[in-house]
Amino acid sequence: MKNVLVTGGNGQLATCIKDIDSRASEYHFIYVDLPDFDITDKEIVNRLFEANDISHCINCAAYTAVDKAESEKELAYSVNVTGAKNLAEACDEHHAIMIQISTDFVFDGNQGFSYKENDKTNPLGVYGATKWQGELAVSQALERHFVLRTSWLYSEFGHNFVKTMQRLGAEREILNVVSDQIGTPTYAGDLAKVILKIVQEDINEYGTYHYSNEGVASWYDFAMAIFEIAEINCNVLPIKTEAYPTPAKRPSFSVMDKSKIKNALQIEIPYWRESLVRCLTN
Ligand SMILES: NC(=O)C1=CN([C@@H]2O[C@H](COP(=O)(O)OP(=O)(O)OC[C@H]3O[C@@H](n4cnc5c(N)ncnc54)[C@H](O)[C@@H]3O)[C@@H](O)[C@H]2O)C=CC1
Repeated sequence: MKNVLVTGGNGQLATCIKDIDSRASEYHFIYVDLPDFDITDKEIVNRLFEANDISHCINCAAYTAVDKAESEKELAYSVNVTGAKNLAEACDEHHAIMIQISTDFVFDGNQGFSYKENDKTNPLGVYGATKWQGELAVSQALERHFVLRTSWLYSEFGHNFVKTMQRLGAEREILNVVSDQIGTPTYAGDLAKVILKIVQEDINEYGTYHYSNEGVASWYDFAMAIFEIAEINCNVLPIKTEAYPTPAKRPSFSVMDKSKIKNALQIEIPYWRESLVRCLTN
């Protein structure tokens, strides 16, 4: 039996993995999270690796509050960089493979066409910058690693845009939603399946990969689709980013090219709207 460590075990993505981990019954999944297991504490990390024979570490733990990160730079750095580095070093020492989850926010959004894995990064905010430094820390500490960059994650679990829209849509008659930030929503359940596939099939083409659902949308398109599919009667009005100022700047176009992961894993990726229907009608 191989042990798979999942950090950030109570978060959205980890919960999606938990929801389907019985499909990989030859593995034993160990879920850890704050307050008992803090990835920034190197001693705690090392102790867990010494006590368990870990074959894979899926790092779903992260400081994910994009706007708050602007005023909590040190905390964001310690979780997204130091924490990721601690796990990568422990993986290296104990011959484990690490799957680090990262974000489209490593890009500035100015390219104007979909981003490939080797395209120039230039994060606009603290969150994106720390996630990028986290990627570097992992790749420098250990060879056998995957960095999976994803975008606009949502699911039945945790906090996400779909849940926020469902709540606000039920409370309000009109909702203003930004229409000039373009990306791709990603159902965390789809990403969880891909992560399990990497573990189960012992994929050894290490490196950085992009994974989101297929297609392109603005937050406005995404909100419209949520209301239509969930049959929520709320008028959505498109607004520009400058009408909704936030502490962190976000990329205006962060669609990612997924050819590399499709070829490496021989997978087809569902179109974002199909996955949204699956999530909302589950
Ligand atoms: N949510 C989104 O829209 C996107 C998320 N991502 C990335 O996907 C990954 C998973 O995100 P979600 O599951 O949505 O996040 P989440 O915020 O639901 O879960 C993060 C988890 O990390 C844990 N955590 C925070 N600090 C910790 C620490 N010091 N030690 C141990 N655990 C700690 C939290 O308790 C929480 O359970 C993250 O790496 C995130 O950066 C990437 C793109 C978009």
